[in-house]
Amino acid sequence: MSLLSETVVAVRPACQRAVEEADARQARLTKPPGAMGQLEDLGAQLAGIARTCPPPVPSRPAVAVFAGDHGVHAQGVTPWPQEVTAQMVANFAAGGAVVNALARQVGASVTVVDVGVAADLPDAPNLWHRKVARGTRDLAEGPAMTREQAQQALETGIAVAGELVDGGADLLVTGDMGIANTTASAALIAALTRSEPAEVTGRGTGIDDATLQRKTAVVERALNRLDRSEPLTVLAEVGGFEHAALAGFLLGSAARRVPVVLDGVIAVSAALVASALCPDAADYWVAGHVSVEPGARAALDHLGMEPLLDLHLRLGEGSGAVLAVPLVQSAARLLSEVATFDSAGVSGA
Ligand SMILES: O=C(O)c1ccc[n+]([C@@H]2O[C@H](COP(=O)([O-])O)[C@@H](O)[C@H]2O)c1
Ligand SMILES: Cc1cc2nc[nH]c2cc1C
Repeated sequence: MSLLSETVVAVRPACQRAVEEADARQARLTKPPGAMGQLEDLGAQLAGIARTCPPPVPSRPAVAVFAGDHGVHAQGVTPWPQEVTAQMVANFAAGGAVVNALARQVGASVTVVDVGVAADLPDAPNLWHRKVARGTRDLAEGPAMTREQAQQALETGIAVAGELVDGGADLLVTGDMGIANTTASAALIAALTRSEPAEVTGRGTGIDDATLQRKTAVVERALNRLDRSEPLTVLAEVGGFEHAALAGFLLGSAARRVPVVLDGVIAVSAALVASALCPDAADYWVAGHVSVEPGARAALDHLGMEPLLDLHLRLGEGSGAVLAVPLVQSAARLLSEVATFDSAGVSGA
């Protein structure tokens, strides 16, 4: 059996009994019922993932930034030159990017994984060389990846999740880097949520009206030739190496029963692929934030997920997800540390 199939069959739904125990405990904590809003649902989700209530407070968050290049760059869908992908990978490895600063703030490690950057990359301790190919082919012209390449990248993401968990991580965080990857994300989202390309294609790193029109037309063209019957085909046809690796990362986290915080539009487009491959895996995912890229909201709605933050971010790298890490930790901490009405001698309503 392939690593992908093994991983999919290893995923178990979260424990409903622990979720119910958490809900019952939330009602006894010294606060009006429901007063901690979305953090109460998150606490219950973490209990379900840990299969016990109260759940442990995650203390070793680990970000994986998956990087790849995109043949669709040739269509003029982004103002940035392709070499920025490799240059930013070097910046992540040196600790100088936004995600590095935010990760230091919350005590998270940052690992950069080259799954498909066009250029050769130097060696660095936190840069993992897992290149499947030097960028995808142009999704406007034909399949971006072969099915074999898509599966290899998926399995790379599964393996990375496993290695980080084996290294002690107890909360995984998604990150991405890839100039032009919001075009592939829009195509995945349009295909998998059956939305109109114009509704889910956005301005990415910041494009003018003419470029947005061209980008939307590229997504429309790709969708017109797409066979949507199989998620792996959709991924290979219009996805990127980082999307495939992220989808694998999300499946791998679920198989290892470790919660994972999703970042922006690239992560949620990968989550659509992963949930189509394995619906139960979604029990392990937390939406860290909602990106301003319009496809992000469409994907989250399709997944039935409510984001923790809405800070109008559109960076990627894992930035919005890292910012949500303290909220995830807080949700678990409330269940273990807040006194009950009984224990504190506080009267009920
Ligand atoms: O995370 C997001 O929602 C997000 C929104 C817009 C842009 N990005 C980042 O910007 C790059 C892709 O933007 P673009 O315009 O080149 O498609 C890529 O490196 C992403 O990490 C990320
Ligand atoms: C500078 C820069 C940093 C990024 N981080 C994630 N995507 C990015 C795109 C650009 C262009």
